[in-house]
Amino acid sequence: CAKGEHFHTVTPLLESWALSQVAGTTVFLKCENVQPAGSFKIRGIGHFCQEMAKKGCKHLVCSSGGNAGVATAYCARKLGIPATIVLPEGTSLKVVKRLQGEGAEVQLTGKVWDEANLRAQELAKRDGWVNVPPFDHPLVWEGHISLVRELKAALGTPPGALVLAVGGGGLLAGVSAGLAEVGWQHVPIVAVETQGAHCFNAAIKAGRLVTLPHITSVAKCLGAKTVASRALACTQEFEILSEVVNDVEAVNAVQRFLDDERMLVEPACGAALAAIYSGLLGRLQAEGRLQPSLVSVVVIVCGGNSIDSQELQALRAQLGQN
Ligand SMILES: COC[C@H](NCc1c(COP(=O)(O)O)cnc(C)c1O)C(=O)O
Repeated sequence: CAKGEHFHTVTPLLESWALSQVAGTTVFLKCENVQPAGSFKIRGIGHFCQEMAKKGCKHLVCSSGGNAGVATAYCARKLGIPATIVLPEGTSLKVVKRLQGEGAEVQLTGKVWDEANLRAQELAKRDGWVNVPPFDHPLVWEGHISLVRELKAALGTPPGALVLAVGGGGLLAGVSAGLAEVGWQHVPIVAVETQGAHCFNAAIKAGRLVTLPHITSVAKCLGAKTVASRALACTQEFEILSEVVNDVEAVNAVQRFLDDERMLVEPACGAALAAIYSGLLGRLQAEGRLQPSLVSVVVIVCGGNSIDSQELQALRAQLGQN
């Protein structure tokens, strides 16, 4: 793509009749699942990689639970720069094949993302190599701002609330920056994690960054053990409601979304959708933590590559949902 052009596409903002029925208000879906590279990551990672290429970077390396790695491999191919993706050992073969399909070298090491990240940082010491941070970098957050600019262009007036998933907090940091830029900083953000990958919620409860001992949620792509400090700082500047759903709610939301809207997304994305399907939004309204009547709700459908019909069935069986 031409220099200065971005790699992400402007995604649909779909009014969902089915989810609006469940929520009792108009629900808009920001469909980041149809982005090139399969998730919203392409926005922030694409911006970061383009900036690094402008500075003469020779080799991109990324340690990713999956989607930041796929985004990095995609950008590297478009930029004509070699890429090495370092993944935790349990990463799905489907993602490994996809990365190799994008032309990237894949290294599997460590049990979780944090360990793969140590290896990526080692490799990035080589001359001209740059480590692509999956969620904790200002350039990544800057790239994610494009999502909110598109919401402003599509809606004009602010939504009643915005729902998104939190892994390392990069999406939250970028969306917050976007809300400030378009003058929507008062719009409440419902920031959802799954139990067992709830590093943001733990940090808020502790009043400081907390490192989870291990990731026990099936939503591996939310599996950073410590949230970006910028995400915690956002709670001082924006109205952020940190909520935790369990794996059953997240996977149940994936299934219901597939049936309602005919799109298949990862459990990480199911966490955000569970805010609607599990009745969490209604509970927040009943508790007075959200307005009882919201003009509309935007759910960021973040997408994700590590899912197919077989994986969904396996997850449902594992969680006793069949
Ligand atoms: C360990 O993994 C972090 C990151 N996934 C993060 C992620 C998120 C959360 O975004 P974040 O809060 O990390 O910016 C939501 N939805 C999906 C589909 C994701 O893949 C990655 O791919 O490296």
